[in-house]
Amino acid sequence: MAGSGVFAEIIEGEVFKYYADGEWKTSSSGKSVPIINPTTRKTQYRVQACTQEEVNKVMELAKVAQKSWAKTPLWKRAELLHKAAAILKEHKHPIAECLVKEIAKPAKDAVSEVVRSGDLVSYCAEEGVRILGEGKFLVSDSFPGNERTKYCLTSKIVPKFREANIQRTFAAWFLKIPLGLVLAIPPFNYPVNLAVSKIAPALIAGNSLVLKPPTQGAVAALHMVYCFHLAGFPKGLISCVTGKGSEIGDFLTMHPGVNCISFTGGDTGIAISKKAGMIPLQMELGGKDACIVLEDADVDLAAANIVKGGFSYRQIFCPCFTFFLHLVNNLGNLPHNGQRCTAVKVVLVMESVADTLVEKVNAKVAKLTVGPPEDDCDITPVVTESSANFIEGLVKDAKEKGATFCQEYRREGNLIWPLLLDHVRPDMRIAWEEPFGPVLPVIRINSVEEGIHHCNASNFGLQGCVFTKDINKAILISDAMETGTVQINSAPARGPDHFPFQGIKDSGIGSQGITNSINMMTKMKSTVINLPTPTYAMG
Ligand SMILES: NC(=O)C1=CN([C@@H]2O[C@H](COP(=O)(O)OP(=O)(O)OC[C@H]3O[C@@H](n4cnc5c(N)ncnc54)[C@H](OP(=O)(O)O)[C@@H]3O)[C@@H](O)[C@H]2O)C=CC1
Ligand SMILES: O=C(O)[C@H](O)COP(=O)(O)O
Repeated sequence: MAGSGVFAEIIEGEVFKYYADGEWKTSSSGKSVPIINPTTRKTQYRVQACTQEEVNKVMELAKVAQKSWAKTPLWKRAELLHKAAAILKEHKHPIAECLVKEIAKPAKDAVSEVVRSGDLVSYCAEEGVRILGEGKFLVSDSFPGNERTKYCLTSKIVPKFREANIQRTFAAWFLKIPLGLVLAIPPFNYPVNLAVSKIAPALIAGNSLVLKPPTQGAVAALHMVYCFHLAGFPKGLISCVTGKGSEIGDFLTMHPGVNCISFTGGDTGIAISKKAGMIPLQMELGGKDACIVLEDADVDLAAANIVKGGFSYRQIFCPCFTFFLHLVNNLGNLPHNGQRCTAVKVVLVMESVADTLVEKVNAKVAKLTVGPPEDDCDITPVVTESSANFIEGLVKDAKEKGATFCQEYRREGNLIWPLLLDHVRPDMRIAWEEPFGPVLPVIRINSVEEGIHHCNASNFGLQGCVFTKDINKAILISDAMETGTVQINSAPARGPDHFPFQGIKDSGIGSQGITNSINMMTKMKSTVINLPTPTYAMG
């Protein structure tokens, strides 16, 4: 049960505490925020509604803690991250239980999210040690008009040497410097994984970190933070403040103490980017990932990936094929219901193969299980009633405008049965808006150009995919699609977590992925050695 056993310290009465100065605290606001179980639609948990004063205090402490952390050897930072990763994995079940209750993530996928997060933290520790320990050496005479009178050393951070004397020898060249305080705001659909994907790179690079978890998912995130607490990170270095984004969000994102914002979510990110000051922003926002299916595609493969990418994939393939897909994509888990920014959100299929594709997709949709996350169903309730209402609005609009319903539209509470809409036209909202739910539109196209045009006319540009046996065509289409990533013959996906992950247009700023996040959370600083006379080796 959440907040019990080793986690007992993080709850008082019925309300989960927030984390500041290495301690678990009750807010002086006296207020709490309810977390509604999407399945029962009843209050499952409560978290503190932190005040602005509490945020100020957390920022102040984070500033102090960061100064000493920046002086902590890289190997030691990595060691603590490895420890946190191990603790996180050890407690995967209680954390997964929170994910089931808060966001209705199917039980197995919830466990996978926690394990994947532990792996991400460990990989980040390894990668940090590798990339932050290396540097570059420039000489001045490679640029016109200069003699060799200057050496420029640019490296990333403390070299990976345990011996104190070696650290001191290199002390002058700690040049890829931390930014300071990183504010991390993840979304509800991966409250643990998309939190650690910000926490781990921030910490390995020498920053302090303040986490504002999504309200739905906050309790899972607090449990995850407790694992970092158990690992023994210095007080104040990591904090977790809870409360509704609509209430404390602006205060956090516009706080003068923040040196970098790493945000994943919807259009809120666009608003934040307009309000934030002159600080680096990492924004991973919405997507309308298109799946283009050409005439020569392996239609079975395309159909399998459309169902996997748009809804879910479990229980619909033979185990070997499912395992194979797992290996190919190296994905630990795929959440349900199309509640992924990387879900297939529109299928653009050549008319000549459309009937076959739709038939195959429908056959697989019919096999999806629908029900509570505790039963590990493929399709579980969407996160909130307002999300379900929004999805229903898109469905009604498509109905009024004449889309073909491949299944009957069915909804009970927040549970929406998977629905494929065929013959969708560009005047329908579903052609452009992301439902973030188990409803998938199919647009029939007569040329590749038409598909590319639809993809590029979107305000989003996260990922896309193309199914064809012709690799040359695939590459041309990939180049023409205005998205951060294109998958050839597979559904869109963020993972594996060390791959670069980025959106263009309204889908984001900057790039995620372990290496990119570490680099993004540091800043270059050069030290130039000025020599009294030009010097050339062997000259
Ligand atoms: N590109 C990507 O990697 C991903 C993108 N997404 C996108 O996220 C959306 C769904 O996730 P969802 O959680 O609903 O997204 P939201 O944008 O609603 O919320 C994301 C986070 O922002 C917080 N927040 C809300 N208001 C503010 C504010 N004014 N200032 C600062 N923070 C605020 C939320 O807190 P609270 O919960 O308290 O409101 C939550 O932690 C979809 O559009 C989806 O495409 C999702 C996952 C990955
Ligand atoms: O939150 C999301 O939707 C993700 O960033 C997508 O991750 P995935 O493709 O690994 O599920």
